[in-house]
Amino acid sequence: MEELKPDILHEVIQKRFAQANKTSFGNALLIGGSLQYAGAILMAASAAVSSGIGRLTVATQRENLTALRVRNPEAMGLDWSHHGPVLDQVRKCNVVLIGPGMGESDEAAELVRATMRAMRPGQNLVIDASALNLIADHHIMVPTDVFTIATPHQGEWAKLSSVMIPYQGSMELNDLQRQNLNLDVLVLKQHHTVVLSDNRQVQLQIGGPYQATGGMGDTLAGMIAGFIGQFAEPRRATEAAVYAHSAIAEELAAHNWVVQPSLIADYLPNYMARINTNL
Ligand SMILES: NC(=O)C1=CN([C@@H]2O[C@H](COP(=O)(O)OP(=O)(O)OC[C@H]3O[C@@H](n4cnc5c(N)ncnc54)[C@H](O)[C@@H]3O)[C@@H](O)[C@H]2O)[C@@H](O)CC1
Ligand SMILES: Nc1ncnc2c1ncn2[C@@H]1O[C@H](COP(=O)(O)OP(=O)(O)O)[C@@H](O)[C@H]1O
Ligand SMILES: [Mg+2]
Repeated sequence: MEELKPDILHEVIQKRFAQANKTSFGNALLIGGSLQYAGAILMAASAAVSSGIGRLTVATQRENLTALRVRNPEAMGLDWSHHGPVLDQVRKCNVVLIGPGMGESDEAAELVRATMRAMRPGQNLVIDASALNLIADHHIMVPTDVFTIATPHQGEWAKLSSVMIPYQGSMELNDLQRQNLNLDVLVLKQHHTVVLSDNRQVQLQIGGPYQATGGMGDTLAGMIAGFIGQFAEPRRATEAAVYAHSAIAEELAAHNWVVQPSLIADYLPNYMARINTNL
């Protein structure tokens, strides 16, 4: 399979134009974070802010909003139990990330279903973690007219696609199920993650076990949303986020036994400035 190379960063991360304002760099909505898994959506939010998204709103369980404001005052917050304002925001933004730490309650399933229904052509949808399991368990249809990116680990992909882990080495099988599930891009996370889309299959050759820690995927999901929100072409933006996430982890691993996912978000603006500059 073709290797995902660092060229992708130079292609995607483009210098900002001088007259730009926050509306020039996307409007993202992240949905997730039950009481038990609040950290997942907070890590995704940090990653999206650090990536440079123009505007960010987080819809989460009410109790998590104070923590969100402390960790990322840049983000706006919504109580996810009020579907009206959340779905209004779904319609306004150009990228939605749903799933990190969402949990698998019936209320969470209902919000996934309502979000899918509210989305319109031209918008982008990143589906991660609990939302993938909810789609599988509740037979929720992924919209066909929205650009969708799914980011399962191997366990989540086995459940969603019925391609069991020993068979996931077959890209033919994975890609067939990607298409059957209406996914435009599949980011199948593992050691040497693969990214599958129409007529293109690439594999990451960097990264390592210093990334095997809770929250690493939540951070990647926030970066993907942040990159898609602000850079052209969602497929290339996804690939660039996948590359940058592990490249930063590899740099940090030179001096850290384990790479804390939050540290990747903190390091991201510095890393991006070394790819391109806004000066
Ligand atoms: N600080 C937080 O709030 C965190 C919240 N998280 C969230 O917690 C929710 C549940 O995550 P859990 O980690 O409990 O369970 P998961 O739903 O991620 O599933 C874990 C199970 O999947 C199987 N599996 C197979 N291949 C795997 C692979 N390559 N990587 C991981 N698991 C594999 C294993 O049997 C494992 O028991 C998710 O919504 C997730 O986003 C986690 O991201 C960890 C950190
Ligand atoms: N041994 C490893 N080598 C390279 N990358 C890894 C390794 N272990 C985990 N990762 C990466 O860490 C992330 C884990 O994602 P995920 O399982 O969704 O974590 P979480 O849900 O806890 O945030 C993925 O990007 C995966 O590729
Ligand atoms: Mg995950």
